[in-house]
Amino acid sequence: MATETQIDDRRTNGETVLELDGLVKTFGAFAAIDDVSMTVERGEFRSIIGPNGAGKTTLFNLISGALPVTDGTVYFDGEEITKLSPPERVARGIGRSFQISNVFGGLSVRENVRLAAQADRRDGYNLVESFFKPTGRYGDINQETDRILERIDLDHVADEEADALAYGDRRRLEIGVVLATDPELVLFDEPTAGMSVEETQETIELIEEVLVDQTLLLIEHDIELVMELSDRITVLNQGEILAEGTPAQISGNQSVQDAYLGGMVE
Ligand SMILES: Nc1ncnc2c1ncn2[C@@H]1O[C@H](COP(=O)(O)OP(=O)(O)OP(=O)(O)O)[C@@H](O)[C@H]1O
Repeated sequence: MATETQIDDRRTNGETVLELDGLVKTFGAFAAIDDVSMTVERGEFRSIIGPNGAGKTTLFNLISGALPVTDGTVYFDGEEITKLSPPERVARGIGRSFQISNVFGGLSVRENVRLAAQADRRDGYNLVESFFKPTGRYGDINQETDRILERIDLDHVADEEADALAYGDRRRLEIGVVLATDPELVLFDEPTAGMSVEETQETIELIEEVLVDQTLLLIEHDIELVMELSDRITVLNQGEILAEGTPAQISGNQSVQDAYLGGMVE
């Protein structure tokens, strides 16, 4: 269960950072997302849960711009972004999840963080271009890199190759690379897929801790962890929002219990 302390760690201030208004996404005659409206506060840790096929990944694709909406509006930071391309949304501060590893194994830990910090998010985080960028910001970037290395607790292995890192340190580096791109909102679509229970717990806790100033949207199947760490939870079912609220409200919601949790959470 989420404790007050865990919720208070995050700096939400009641300001809306993301607003979805009447979103619809159809594939042929099938509505994968069917009139979804929701708001997310700046700094919030929001989890999206629901059975397989509920529309969770589709919803993320509409937020990131990977898929065009059939109907409805997406607002970010108070501005409409419904028609913006994915790179334009990255430029606004919507970070991509790291389902596919974002780390270059042959480069050092420091080089990985530095590259991400150097890749101006206004370019849509283009790593290749960032290699060849004019380097007037080097002073800033070096400081920023050091700050992030300390934050993810990898300063002692900064010069080791990413490929040589232990499993947990590799996860830290991946999260550090996300942080280095300075996103405002980060979408994590099952970042722990394929991990053991312990690895899952460590990874989600680390995301929560390192990205404490960011707004997080997480799709995650480990319900206990979701209940423990989220500020709020949105439950999707058949493309619609079935319920939304704090972990306590969601675990106490009878229709969520019936449709999804099925007694998984008391
Ligand atoms: N490109 C597509 N074309 C047709 N149908 C699609 C497409 N993408 C998703 N769907 C359908 O939309 C529904 C929602 O899929 P989505 O992947 O968003 O669900 P999900 O909640 O993320 O599921 P899971 O937990 O299994 O990842 C599913 O029935 C899926 O088959």
